Amino acid sequence: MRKLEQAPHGLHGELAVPGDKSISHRALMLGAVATGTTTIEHWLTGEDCQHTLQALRDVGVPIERKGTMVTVHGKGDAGNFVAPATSLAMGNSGTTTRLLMGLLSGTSFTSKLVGDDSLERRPMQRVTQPLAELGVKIDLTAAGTLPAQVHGGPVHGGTVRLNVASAQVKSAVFLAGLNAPTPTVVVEKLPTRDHTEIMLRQFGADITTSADQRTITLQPQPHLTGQTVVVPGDLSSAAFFLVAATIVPQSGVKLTNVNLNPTRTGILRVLDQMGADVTIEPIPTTGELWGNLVVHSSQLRPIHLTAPDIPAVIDELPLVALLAATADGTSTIRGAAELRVKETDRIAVLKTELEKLGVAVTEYSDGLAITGRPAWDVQNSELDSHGDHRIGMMLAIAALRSHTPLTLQNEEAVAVSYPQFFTDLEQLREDH
Ligand SMILES: O=C(O)C1=C[C@@H](OP(=O)(O)O)[C@@H](O)[C@H](O)C1
Ligand SMILES: C=C(OP(=O)(O)O)C(=O)O
Repeated sequence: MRKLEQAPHGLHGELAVPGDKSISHRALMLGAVATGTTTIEHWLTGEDCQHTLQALRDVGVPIERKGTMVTVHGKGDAGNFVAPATSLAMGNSGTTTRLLMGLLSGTSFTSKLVGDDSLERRPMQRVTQPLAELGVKIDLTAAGTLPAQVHGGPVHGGTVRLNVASAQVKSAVFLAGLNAPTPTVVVEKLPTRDHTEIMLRQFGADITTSADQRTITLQPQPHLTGQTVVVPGDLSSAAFFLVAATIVPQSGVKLTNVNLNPTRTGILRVLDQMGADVTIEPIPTTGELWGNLVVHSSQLRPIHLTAPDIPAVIDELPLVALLAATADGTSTIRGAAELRVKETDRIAVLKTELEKLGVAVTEYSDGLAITGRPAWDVQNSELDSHGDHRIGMMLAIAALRSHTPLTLQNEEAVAVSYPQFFTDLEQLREDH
């Protein structure tokens, strides 16, 4: 259990958050199937990315790591991976699992994928079904969950229509399609994060996106060449401090070198619509967009989000709920049933934890209504991450503006995506 700190004088100072989780996973995987060496700078050392790194080592990919600097000696093709001696451990990471199902389909052996209790409850048919359309054979439990057996073998191209808005599923299809002799086309329900497409292009693939962003076409058998990937700061991690500085009076914080891919910046649009004070300083780059973000505290108005808004803010919805809990009125988040199949059922957990703060929450099958109040009326000071990194960090941010001391159970979950979260928070709390 951890005692959560308040911030009576606000948060202050400048911070470079750790590398982006989605990009860190993808750099390892593309590096593994490219020809030559890939160097990854500012790689995220969080537990989820460590699981991707270890799984690739387990199938024979030589990878060296010194802190946040990683070198991948590419095997040129998944067909050159070697059968692992044991099961591949996915830990808590949905991204590792689903993307590797695509990548490992190009091998010449069967891999067994296992996860922790949370991951072994999460749905996997959403990826095995589209992959089956390309000829990939994957066995799951009767419940459609891990453990999985991924049978490597021939893959063919084709057009796959996804009925869930998921970048993980889209990416799995393209990673499988790398080995197909004909084009692989994905038609998305709604546009989702496009880090895989951007990085495939950097490594030399011919992959194009239609004007409406929903149809993406990968030309067959690209020759991928090892690259230097400099990972930008993770906006999903920066978001904790954007929200903290917004809701804790007297704050002023600058977050540097953050990824600003428009498929990820829903939280910036939410903050803007709620009346937050965030200034974006773009940094000239090619490929992924980068920038600095400067934020000062403000009083907020409510927001209403519906299905098309969700993919670009999916991992920040716990933070949107917290913003709503301080806003002047009732906010609604709908079309977000995906939240129920993340590390926890984030809809149920947000209701439980926000009600402890005395905030009125209505639960829907696909979202929440939250009525904010300027000062909370704490009913139960013992908060709990429920083993979910993003819930734990959101609650630590909530505590900064609480007038009642709060504690957090299962705080170690933050290491999944942000191992130094509490140290970075402490730096901004003390820096005044
Ligand atoms: O592709 C990715 O890197 C991710 C996609 C999202 O999941 P879904 O694809 O399941 O929406 C997101 O929630 C996850 O944290 C990372
Ligand atoms: C949902 C998340 O990740 P994953 O699906 O990779 O476990 C997350 O980081 O919030």
